[in-house]
Amino acid sequence: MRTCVIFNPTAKGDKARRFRRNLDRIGAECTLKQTTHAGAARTLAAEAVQEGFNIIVAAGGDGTVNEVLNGIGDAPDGFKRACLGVFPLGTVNVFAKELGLPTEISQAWEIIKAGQETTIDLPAVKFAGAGGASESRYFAQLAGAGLDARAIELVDWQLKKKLGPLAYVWAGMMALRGKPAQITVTNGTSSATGALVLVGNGRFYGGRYRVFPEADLQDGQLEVVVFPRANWLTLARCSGMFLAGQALPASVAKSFKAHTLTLTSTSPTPLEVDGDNIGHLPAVMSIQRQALRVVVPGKG
Ligand SMILES: Nc1ncnc2c1ncn2[C@@H]1O[C@H](COP(=O)(O)OP(=O)(O)OP(=O)(O)O)[C@@H](O)[C@H]1O
Repeated sequence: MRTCVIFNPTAKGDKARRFRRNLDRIGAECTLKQTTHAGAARTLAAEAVQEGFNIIVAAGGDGTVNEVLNGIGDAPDGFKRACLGVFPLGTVNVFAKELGLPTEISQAWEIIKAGQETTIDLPAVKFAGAGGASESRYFAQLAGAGLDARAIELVDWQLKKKLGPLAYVWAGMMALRGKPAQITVTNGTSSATGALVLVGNGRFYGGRYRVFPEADLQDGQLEVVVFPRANWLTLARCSGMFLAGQALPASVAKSFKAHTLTLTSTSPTPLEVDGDNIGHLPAVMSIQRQALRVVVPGKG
């Protein structure tokens, strides 16, 4: 196996600092490429596939995972030729939690070296990018439109360094002060309208919140949760239920599954994937069943 680790030196977690101390050791056992700017991980990952590496590891947070995933997809037959690995060094690391990966550096490295892999579903979204041109993006774990994407726009990077995940709670409170979006979502048979739409490939969102308790990374389906009203009281009530892994009552949110999903809005509405804003609605999401190879912990 030829492994290339793509490292985001600006990832905010403490783990990124510790990872830096281990760079020499890890660099001696694989090829290490460091990002120099936002978006660089995508180019480096595409190059690594072309250079013949067959495990491409995202060392960073969920934003870096998303860039590396899209870089693999940019290379011809990238998803057949290369397997995605994750070194969780970010603030929240939702995708790593979903895969059951440890955050401890040497344990994570042992898993990558063992190279045990599985295939999971691969979601993608077509949306209105900068300047309104149509763009598409793969995502690993989740997507959101409306309130959560607005909160991500409002996250203060200095505060995120100091407070970690709590910075998102603060940003969420700020986002709730704005005029709610009216997003309509349909999978062709079920539809719903709300101020906040969350879409999951896996179960977790924002950490260990099980927003999609029925999600299965290998079932070829996206999970959709639509909140008609997203106010502070509703979200506080829901967070307890998410932590307990309970399904939300229909009075609070409408949930359904989808192979393809269309999202439209009556006003300019931001869209995020894997925790980073990418553009605006309208958007169309789809999913390819078990099309993504990922490194996972071995059984037992
Ligand atoms: N060298 C770099 N300089 C500036 N920005 C970078 C660099 N490398 C990556 N980035 C950007 O940093 C952003 C955040 O990275 P990432 O998600 O990996 O870490 P994080 O924000 O600490 O983690 P989390 O997503 O878990 O909160 C990504 O959107 C990426 O584009």
